[in-house]
Amino acid sequence: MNKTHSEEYINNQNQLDFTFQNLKYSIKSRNGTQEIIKGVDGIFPNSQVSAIMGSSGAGKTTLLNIITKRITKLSSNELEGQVLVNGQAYTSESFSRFANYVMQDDILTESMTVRECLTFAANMKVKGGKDKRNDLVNDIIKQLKLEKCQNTQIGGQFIKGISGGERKRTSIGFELVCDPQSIFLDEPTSGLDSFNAYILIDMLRKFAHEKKRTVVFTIHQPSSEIWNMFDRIMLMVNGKFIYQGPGGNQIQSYFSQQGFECPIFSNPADYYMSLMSQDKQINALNAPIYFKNYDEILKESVQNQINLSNKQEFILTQKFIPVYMQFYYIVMRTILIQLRSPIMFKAKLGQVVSLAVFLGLIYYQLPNGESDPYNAIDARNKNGFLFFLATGAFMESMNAATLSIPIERQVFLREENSKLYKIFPYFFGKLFVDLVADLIIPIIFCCIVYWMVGLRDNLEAFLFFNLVMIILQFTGIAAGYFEGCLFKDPNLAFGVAQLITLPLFPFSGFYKNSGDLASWISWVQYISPFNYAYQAFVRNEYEQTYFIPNPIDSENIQFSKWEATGYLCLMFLGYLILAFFFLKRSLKTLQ
Ligand SMILES: Nc1ncnc2c1ncn2[C@@H]1O[C@H](COP(=O)(O)OP(=O)(O)OP(=O)(O)O)[C@@H](O)[C@H]1O
Repeated sequence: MNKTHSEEYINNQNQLDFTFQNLKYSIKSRNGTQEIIKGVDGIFPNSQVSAIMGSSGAGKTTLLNIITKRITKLSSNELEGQVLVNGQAYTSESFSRFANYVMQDDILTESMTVRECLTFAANMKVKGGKDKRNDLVNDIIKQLKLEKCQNTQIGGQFIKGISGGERKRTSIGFELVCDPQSIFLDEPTSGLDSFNAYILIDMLRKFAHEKKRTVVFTIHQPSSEIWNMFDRIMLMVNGKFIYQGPGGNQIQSYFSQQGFECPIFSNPADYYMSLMSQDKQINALNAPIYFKNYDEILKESVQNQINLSNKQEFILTQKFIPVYMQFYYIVMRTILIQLRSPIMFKAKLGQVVSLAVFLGLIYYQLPNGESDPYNAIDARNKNGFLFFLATGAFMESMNAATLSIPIERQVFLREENSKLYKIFPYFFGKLFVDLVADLIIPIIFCCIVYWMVGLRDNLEAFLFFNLVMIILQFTGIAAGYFEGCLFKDPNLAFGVAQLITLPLFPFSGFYKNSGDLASWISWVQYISPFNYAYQAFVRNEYEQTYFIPNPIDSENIQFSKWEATGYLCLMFLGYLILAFFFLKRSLKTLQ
């Protein structure tokens, strides 16, 4: 086979027909079972644009969600029937390898530009060189008329970004850029003006016709120009079809034969929508007629089309890139997001430097006991400073990290649902950037504060102090991840983080001597990161000291400095394992 022939063979082999038979879906609640899809059959043929229309609440989105595997069988619902592609059953995992789904909500990373968003999607799903991916991105930008805003950030609550229509088109481009074999879209024209809606549907039509792709979408109020572009129309009322077949004259003659003549010069879409509207009483009376006619006239021909549909085996064209590449692209994107958030980075740096100078001035050159070894106040002041560090450093990094996961949650869920990447590279890619970004901050802090306060004048002690600060900040980040993965609402996650952490303060050994804790509660000190950090700091500072008694004894420090640091590392790992577990558990199917 020469190249052209083999390409043609692959194309023919990859023409996908989606069929569904006797599809029923209902939701169980305390008030009983609500039937939403009522035993429908249908086909979305390849190389065609299929438009699903119907009154509000008819079940259009639900039908799409079932076909795209966003709805699965649960204890709270009943799902029956058969959904096949080229005669074969598929899972949500395999669906993402031959089809993409553009949901109604445009969930995109706010601080990325349009081009960066599309490139990210292409990097994640398109195999081949950078040039090929660049070409695909350029092509999509051109087709979706996004040239003007390609370098503008998406924007959101805090950043002024692209318009609603551009956002919608970017969302569609995000799924189209990997050139899927089929694409499903829930109301792709919502938020677009009539010109841009026309351009978009025209592009989807060319995509279906020229590339032999299956295109399916729900749509509300198409103009007559758009209406004329549909190859196949499916009209839904109350979870059942009242029409399914070609557009143009055929749909018009079908309804006019039943006495529902579309007036000349009116938009057929508006007319048929008016026939389906649930607000009109007459429609409720007509509905049984629609259903009866559908069963008598169209049901059999739909069944025949299903029987004759393409049953050829197909190639899964979209491949997952290796996990290490997923990790790489997640890391690059997270770096980009962090660099675009000056408040997060520069403010943090400014805050750390000013806090270090402030503390340095408050605790300036604390005595080391050489001139007055029995001065308990001097030792107490130093311990107070060490305790402040143990708690402050942990809380500061935990608070920032707690917010970061819930803020990104929707984007993560959308991309995970599209199987753009796996949870493992997402979690560790993001963590890696947060850890590296936080590496420099404690070092700057230590360099200022250590010498200003006048802690032990010894290089090894200084380096160990830095090490504990870094591990402490890392543990704070891991704790923040844990709390952020536990709750989807950032405010709730933040509130609960304080609630869980503050009670651990008294168990650090500073506020109350650990030897004095009542036996029923003393175990809490072993789950307090402040306890381990404080013990490591105190050991490090008073290994060589003039103070009598040595604060290591008076503060009841049980562990060696390396043991305390080791336990802190274990806490870091423990928080991470919990965070990963809860993030995995929080995965849900977006509908
Ligand atoms: N999880 C759910 N729990 C309860 N009711 C649901 C659920 N999902 C869908 N429904 C109900 O099922 C019906 C169909 O919903 P669906 O979103 O599919 O309608 P639609 O035709 O897409 O409507 P619209 O055009 O307004 O988006 C609606 O009455 C909706 O309230």
